[in-house]
Amino acid sequence: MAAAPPFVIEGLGKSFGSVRAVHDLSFRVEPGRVTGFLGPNGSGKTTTLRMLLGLVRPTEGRALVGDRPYAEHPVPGALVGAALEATGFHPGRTGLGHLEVYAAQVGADRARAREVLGMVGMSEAAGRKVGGYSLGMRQRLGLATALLADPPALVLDEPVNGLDPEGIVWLRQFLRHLAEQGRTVLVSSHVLGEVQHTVDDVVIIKAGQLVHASSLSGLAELADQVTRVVAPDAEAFARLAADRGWSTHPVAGRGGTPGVGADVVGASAAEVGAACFAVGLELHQLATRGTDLEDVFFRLTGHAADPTVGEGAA
Ligand SMILES: Nc1ncnc2c1ncn2[C@@H]1O[C@H](COP(=O)(O)OP(=O)(O)OP(=O)(O)O)[C@@H](O)[C@H]1O
Repeated sequence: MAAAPPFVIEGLGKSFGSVRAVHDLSFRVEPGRVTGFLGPNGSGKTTTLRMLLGLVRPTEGRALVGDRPYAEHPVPGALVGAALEATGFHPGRTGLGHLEVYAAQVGADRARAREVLGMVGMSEAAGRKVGGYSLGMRQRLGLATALLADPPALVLDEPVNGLDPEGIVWLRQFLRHLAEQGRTVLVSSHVLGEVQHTVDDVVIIKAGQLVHASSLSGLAELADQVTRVVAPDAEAFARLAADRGWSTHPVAGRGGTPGVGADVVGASAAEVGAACFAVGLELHQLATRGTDLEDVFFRLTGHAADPTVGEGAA
């Protein structure tokens, strides 16, 4: 494998007529790490990735793979493996047939096509037509295609889309392994919760502009502590929370859970427990939920939280 290049985005911008999809965007993606490229739908992620891969010409700034734009590398396809959308497959080809066609384009052989199919756990579907694949299977095939040339850098647009929970865990471990091998791994998503356990670094954009770039732990520093409480006397707890100036979010009780739950933002379990004890308030649950990264993401991007994401309780 060749040395892994960083991705360097410098003052990048793209307008489509009057639509400014990306503007004055700068960030770096380092080798040996998985970087999440995050932003709500329509925030400019795909446009940025397409500029990085030389598929869209920037109207401002530049996107570099190492020291130069993608297209100026001698064999760019061998340097950066890309999976942009899981729809561009010929439905009549088999998974293996598809990979063999692309293997030829990046100088890989047929044995490598079988090998990458095995790497993404798809050996058994090798002879089936892609038209009959599920979205998750097409995602895996896209990843296998990106890996054909054993590239030191990878760009994956929304790779979690369509994966089942088992597939998400598998992808997490697979991307971690690729980064541990020293590769540069850039993964886009519109939901932080989808990639929160996968990424080392985050780059967050909104309306085509950077709103945050740091390690995941740097993002966690912006998050408030959250403590979950279930109190049978919800009114008394609400009075206490108001007295203490706590900000709370109601949480619907799970089947069989007595009382009414609330997430207290910005107070530790010890503080909440002591305050309840002091006023003789009975609690049925008191737990540290940790920091709520999804909440930080929504604060940064200004988008309403999706209640189905990152929330175990219904
Ligand atoms: N070819 C194009 N012509 C006109 N407008 C475009 C084109 N491509 C993208 N846009 C616009 O640019 C903006 C950014 O789109 P982009 O697809 O890059 O966002 P995204 O963050 O990838 O969104 P999603 O998460 O929904 O895929 C949107 O307003 C989109 O409508």
